[in-house]
Amino acid sequence: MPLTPIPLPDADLLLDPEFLSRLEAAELLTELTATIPWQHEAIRLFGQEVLQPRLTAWHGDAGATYRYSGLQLNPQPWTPALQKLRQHVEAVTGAAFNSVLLNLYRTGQDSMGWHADNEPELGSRPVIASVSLGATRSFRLRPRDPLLTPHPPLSLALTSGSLLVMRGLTQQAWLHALPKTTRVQEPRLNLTFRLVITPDRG
Ligand SMILES: O=C(O)CCC(=O)C(=O)O
Ligand SMILES: [Fe+2]
Repeated sequence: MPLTPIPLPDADLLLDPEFLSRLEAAELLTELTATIPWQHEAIRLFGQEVLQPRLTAWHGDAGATYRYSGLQLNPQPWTPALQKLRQHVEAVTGAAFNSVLLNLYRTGQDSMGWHADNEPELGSRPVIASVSLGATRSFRLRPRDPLLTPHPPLSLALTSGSLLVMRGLTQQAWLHALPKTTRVQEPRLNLTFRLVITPDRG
């Protein structure tokens, strides 16, 4: 199936629910769950160190560094499975990516809070390609400023093998989240391909 636009003001969203077949998605979920060196990172929340409600990993080109808590961190190298998926995602989106953030939501109790992917390293109008594997979860979107972007919040059911592309003004005008749910016990793995722009230090 092709990528199909989801019409929304001040956003540019495209969805292909069948980017991967059910079988390809299930096999990739098994492989990545077993082979990725998953981290359980702490974050500071209201002055307290707490563990993130999910497991994460960051892979990419050696130069695609990102800043985190004052540190400049190098991504883990591409694995063959991630490299192959990157090429597939680049072919259907026509965009280039040099890194991928992986999130493993072990059960419906794992989640991600409201945010935009608006780190300076991503530039002002990043293209972010999000592949989902495993359990279907609700991906929520809401305008950052409902006066500037008068539209109700919405929910997209991201199924196994789906590809969601966010580009244009999406990260400027909208926030997104993956809320907890008691209805899901199975894991979901999400990969967001990104292009990190590293400043020239000549
Ligand atoms: O799991 C998802 O679908 C969203 C992940 C996300 O927003 C992120 O990694 O920035
Ligand atoms: Fe995000």
